[in-house]
Amino acid sequence: MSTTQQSYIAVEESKAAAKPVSLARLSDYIELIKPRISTMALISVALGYTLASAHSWSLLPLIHAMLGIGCVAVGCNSLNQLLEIKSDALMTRTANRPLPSGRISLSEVLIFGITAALFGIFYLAIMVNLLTAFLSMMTLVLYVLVYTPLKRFTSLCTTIGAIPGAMPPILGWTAAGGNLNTSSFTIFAIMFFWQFPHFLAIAWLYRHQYHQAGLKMLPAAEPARGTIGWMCVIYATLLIPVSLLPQYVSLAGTLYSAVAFVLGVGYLIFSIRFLIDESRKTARELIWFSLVYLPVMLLTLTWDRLQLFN
Ligand code: HEM
Ligand SMILES: CC(C)=CCC/C(C)=C/CC/C(C)=C/COP(=O)(O)OP(=O)(O)O
Repeated sequence: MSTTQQSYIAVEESKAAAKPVSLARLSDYIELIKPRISTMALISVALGYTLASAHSWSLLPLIHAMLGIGCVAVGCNSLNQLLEIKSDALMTRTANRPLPSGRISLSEVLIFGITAALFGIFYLAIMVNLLTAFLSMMTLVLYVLVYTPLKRFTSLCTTIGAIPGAMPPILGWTAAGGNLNTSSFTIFAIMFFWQFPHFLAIAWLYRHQYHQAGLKMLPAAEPARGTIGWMCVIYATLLIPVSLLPQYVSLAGTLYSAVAFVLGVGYLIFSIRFLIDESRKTARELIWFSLVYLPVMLLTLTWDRLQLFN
């Protein structure tokens, strides 16, 4: 373990030691479920639900959907961390997670993750609908059983990972009774393309840690300068026309298209900056913009959809 890793872990351990036991345990469980990604996923679920039910929106079915999908997401993230104990222990970014640092046991996480996932799937089947339960199960399978193990073998894992990653708004959509049609496919496609610059910039930023942990998130351990930048530029460019599709399938109007276009150009500019000046600063800025893009795009899409109905 490097000196940086050791000092990082020492700081985190002293922070943890300062907390009462029950609070420390709660915060370990919160860390286990990747709270920020899960929150963004649940926001996407709620917006997908609202998009499909603009004319007949009601709160209780949404709460059932969020509860069931939330439990599956908790299962996904816990089981993902369970499968990655060894590689997480080798990366500064993840070494202090509750499993590699030994604060929660393997068997505890196994039982917690499987229970949460199964409960979520059955809850969705009973309280929401079978399609949402089935798609949530497929999301879990792709994320935990396909993407996670593939990270050790090929950088194609990220293309596979982008499938479960694009599912949250679709799960919300089907939970509201929406069919798998061109509208839901359009939202899936936007989420799918959005992820490439997001995770490529992250994978580039942490490339040495990933390499040290034996994870193949990039096509090469040290890609030739500009390779990842070019990939970001290509996907950000493709995202622009894809993000304009909702108006063509009558899912949204011109307000959405205008905002999506501006966001798309912004994402492309941040990608070009990363291509021209490949640095930690420009990578971080691209990641930051990706996290602005997603909620703003989905909120505007939903808002515009609601306007079409009123
Ligand atoms: C293949 C797909 C994806 C990969 C490989 C990926 C990977 C990551 C990683 C490694 C981080 C941590 C960055 C850091 O520590 O600096 C991160 C951050 C984040 N990701 Fe993604 N992500 C993907 C898809 C998604 C999706 C679909 C969402 C939303 C639904 C999302 C939302 C977020 C958020 C909100 C953060 C910032 C919060 C945090 O650092 O925990 N990501 N992503
Ligand atoms: C049912 C449901 C809504 C599930 C959640 C779907 C979802 C938002 C998946 C995220 C996609 C993804 C590949 C994240 C990175 O994981 P990683 O393992 O590469 O990240 P890490 O290195 O931080 O562990």
